[in-house]
Amino acid sequence: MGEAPAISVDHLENGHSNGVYVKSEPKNIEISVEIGDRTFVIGGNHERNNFSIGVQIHDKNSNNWFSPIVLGTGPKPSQGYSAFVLEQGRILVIKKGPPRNESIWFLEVDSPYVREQKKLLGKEVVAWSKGVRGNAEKPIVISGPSGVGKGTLISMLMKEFPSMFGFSVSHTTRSPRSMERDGFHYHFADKKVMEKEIKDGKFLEFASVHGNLYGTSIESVEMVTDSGKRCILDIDVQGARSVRASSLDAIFIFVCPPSMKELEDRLRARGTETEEQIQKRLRNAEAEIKEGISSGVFGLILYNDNLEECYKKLKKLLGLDEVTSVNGVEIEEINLPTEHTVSKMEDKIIIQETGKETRNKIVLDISSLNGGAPGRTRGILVDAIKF
Ligand SMILES: Nc1ncnc2c1ncn2[C@@H]1O[C@H](COP(=O)(O)OP(=O)(O)OP(=O)(O)O)[C@@H](O)[C@H]1O
Ligand SMILES: Nc1nc2c(ncn2[C@@H]2O[C@H](COP(=O)(O)O)[C@@H](O)[C@H]2O)c(=O)[nH]1
Repeated sequence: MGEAPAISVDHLENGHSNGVYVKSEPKNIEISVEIGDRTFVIGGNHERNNFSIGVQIHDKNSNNWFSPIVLGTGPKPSQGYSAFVLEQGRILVIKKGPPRNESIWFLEVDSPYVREQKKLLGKEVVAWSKGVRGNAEKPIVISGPSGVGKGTLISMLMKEFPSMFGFSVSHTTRSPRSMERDGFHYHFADKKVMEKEIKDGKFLEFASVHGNLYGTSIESVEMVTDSGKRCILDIDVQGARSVRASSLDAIFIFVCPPSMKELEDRLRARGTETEEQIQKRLRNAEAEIKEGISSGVFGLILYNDNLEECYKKLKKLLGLDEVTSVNGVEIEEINLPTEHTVSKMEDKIIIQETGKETRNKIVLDISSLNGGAPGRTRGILVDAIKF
């Protein structure tokens, strides 16, 4: 990573130190960051809602203020923020105060993702991602035609390795089946509500599948990865294509049936769809299999003929054939000091505690950042230096 562009953090009111600006009224705390001809005001009176702080942009050339579309979930209003401009159109925002594991955020103002969204939406866009320490293992995307056995294979994996894998619970507008529980098998959603959430940037991917809307919310994936587990997504081929184009660095597995006849038998034996729905799913299966095999989206193809054999192969692909049990590993909490100054030295952000008889420092190594909005920016390495 090279040098960061010039940064200017305005000190709009009282109190500043080395790039940190804090207003006295907790409700009005904001930080202002200049990049080129633009000033980004983060937080303050422009709070988006109680769940995530707002962003305003001032354009110096036109002397206009405007509110961009803010994608993703950002930090909650806090006692103050520090900011640093990084490469690739990202602002590192450090939130003061608790909770400690939600201190590091990235506001993308000109990243490849934001540029793509600007083009798509025809409006000014910024996007939040949460900073996460270290790198969890890559999520696993499993696709394949309806009835091929994806859910069965995933259940077997989760049963054998409960502390290692977590399932990303999708949203869908289809009706629940008799045995399905809301929040466990799916988040059963109202179409209008789901469409609004998609528009608000809360989904990693979505697609119309067999006549209903399905989608993976960023929160569903992050709930799994934040718990230290490897995330499994059971999504259709269109969704897999979108994930491939997103910032989520995943592995992609496509499951094929031994024959169309066997697929039909399995769908019928499951007994969860009407005859009309079975016919629709079988028609779609032909195109899905073609695309699954030839699109280049999937790096791994599995044939699910004999279930036990297929499960063994899946475990082998995931490097699990020898593993019998795995314990989840807790990541130690980051203890960022509330009163601090921030400076940058090459690929290191140095957070220096102030206000006490202490010179404790936290060093964030950002040389291996990956991922990004919408979702999480990973690869932050943290070192605490105590004096
Ligand atoms: N190898 C197999 N041989 C025989 N039956 C199987 C095999 N794998 C799965 N099945 C059965 O096929 C049916 C469909 O499996 P499953 O529900 O896991 O499919 P799916 O791919 O998750 O479908 P959908 O995409 O509709 O959710 C189930 O009744 C399951 O028990
Ligand atoms: N693009 C997405 N596809 C999804 C998601 N969740 C499930 N699916 C796929 O839908 C079909 C049908 O599922 P069913 O439960 O109605 O049988 C299946 O192929 C799933 O893989 C999602 O979030 N996004």
